[in-house]
Amino acid sequence: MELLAKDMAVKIGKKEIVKNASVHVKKRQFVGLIGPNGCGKSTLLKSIYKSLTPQQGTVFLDDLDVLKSSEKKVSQRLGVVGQFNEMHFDLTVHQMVMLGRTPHKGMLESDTQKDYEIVEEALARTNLLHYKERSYLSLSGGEKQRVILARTIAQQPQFMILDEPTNHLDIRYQIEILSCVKDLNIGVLAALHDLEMAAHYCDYLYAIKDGEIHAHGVPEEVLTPEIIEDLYQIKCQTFTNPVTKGLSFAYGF
Ligand SMILES: Nc1ncnc2c1ncn2[C@@H]1O[C@H](COP(=O)(O)OP(=O)(O)OP(=O)(O)O)[C@@H](O)[C@H]1O
Repeated sequence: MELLAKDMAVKIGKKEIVKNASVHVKKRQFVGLIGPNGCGKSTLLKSIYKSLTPQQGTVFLDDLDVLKSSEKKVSQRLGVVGQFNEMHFDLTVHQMVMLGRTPHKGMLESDTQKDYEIVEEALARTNLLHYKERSYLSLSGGEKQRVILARTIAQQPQFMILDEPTNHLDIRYQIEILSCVKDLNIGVLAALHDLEMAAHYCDYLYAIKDGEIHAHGVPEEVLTPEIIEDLYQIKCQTFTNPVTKGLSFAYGF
């Protein structure tokens, strides 16, 4: 499934937060959004997944006009892992992940054996089988993050949007979560802060600065010292990571 968000513009109050940004995620691509705090990554993502109404722009998931389609129709195809996962009422981890099945059910339709199997698999993929009966509210930030990902996997979307999915996660879980998302082998658009992770997992990157697409291309084209210095106002050198053999970065002021 392809995502094409075209000419997106979002204004909050008098401030233009996203300015004429277009993003294309081809079939099964893992595409990253990078850029400094406050540059507009979350706002762009929210305008794509309908949590915010853009002033301008269109979003298509293949031939589905996302901004004009019902919540249910969109969530049958699109899964979202947002940045803040707070809830005011408590559920077990199993109940939380089962909520991922909701878009595929009619009103009052009960959970089937198939739903249970899908939830079990989502819990296994995110290493949460031992947490099934735990209360969601009692979990750490990183554990909650994994439950939200499991819920989104149980939704069986054909496309996933993630806003800083590795927030709160230690290095091992950052790798596990991004590998898990990559293994789903579906189209992904993710805002990422860690440039080394972005270089490793993304097929293509969009760099955002002041609400605009500042650069885009494969990681080697975007993650150059010049572009990184320009985006983050720091000094940067790139090198080959001796452990991963991938692109790595040294920063300074
Ligand atoms: N509801 C709002 N009212 C006013 N300003 C807002 C609102 N939502 C976002 N902004 C502003 O829009 C700008 C972009 O915010 P956004 O959350 O999209 O950035 P981001 O790139 O995702 O940042 P981060 O990396 O810190 O998560 C920020 O200056 C933020 O303060």
